[in-house]
Amino acid sequence: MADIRVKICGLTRPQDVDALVQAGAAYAGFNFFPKSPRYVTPVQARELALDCPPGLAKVALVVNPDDALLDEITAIVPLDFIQLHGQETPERVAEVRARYGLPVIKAVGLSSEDDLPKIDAFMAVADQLLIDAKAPKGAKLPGGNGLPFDWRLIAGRRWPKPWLLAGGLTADNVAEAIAMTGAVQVDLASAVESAPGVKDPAKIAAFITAAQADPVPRF
Ligand SMILES: O=C(O)c1ccccc1N[C@@H]1O[C@H](COP(=O)(O)O)[C@@H](O)[C@H]1O
Repeated sequence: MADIRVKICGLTRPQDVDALVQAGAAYAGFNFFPKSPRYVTPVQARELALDCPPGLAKVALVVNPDDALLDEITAIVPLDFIQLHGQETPERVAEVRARYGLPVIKAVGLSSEDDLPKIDAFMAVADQLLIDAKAPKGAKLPGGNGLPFDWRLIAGRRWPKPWLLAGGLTADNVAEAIAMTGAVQVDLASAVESAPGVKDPAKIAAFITAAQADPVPRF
């Protein structure tokens, strides 16, 4: 079994936590972006986070949050990471890390080579990066759209900090995505749902099995 760490994002119900634990996920993501079908309030997230056992890291996904929102979340939700998934600057990433004393995962959206310098800019200040597909113009959500990017953009690249691969990952494509990019951590939201915002335990288990399957040797 390959040592691939899986983050499942957008949990909304207690049974979602159970499904992650059963399947062996490494991170559980709670989505605080109000326009998302996966949105939870801080009170809901607190209940879910309290159910997470040690070894399942709890991540707050926020989009361009102000301090008031982060104060509200961090006051009641026990967290291991803050995931910034908007247009935050490197300075804002550093500020959030310092103010809340939590490691920050910064999402960077890619659609072409022109986006690659952003990775280095954030690598200097974030604890981890989440390399995702850039949301198409006019998309309602800045992430969670189930769209992959061209993995060849990052094939063969190595960075000095941990990072997660995201964007349109499914049980059918995750092995190829890992083989092409060298990712050891993967993140997804939409492909493990039976409807937007409703996680499916069978899909979660199938995804994690596929992500952690030993790679087929290429001759
Ligand atoms: O999932 C959402 O609703 C969402 C909303 C706003 C910002 C980010 C969001 N999701 C993040 O995007 C990745 C990739 O999603 P998908 O697998 O392509 O659907 C997801 O894991 C979240 O980290």
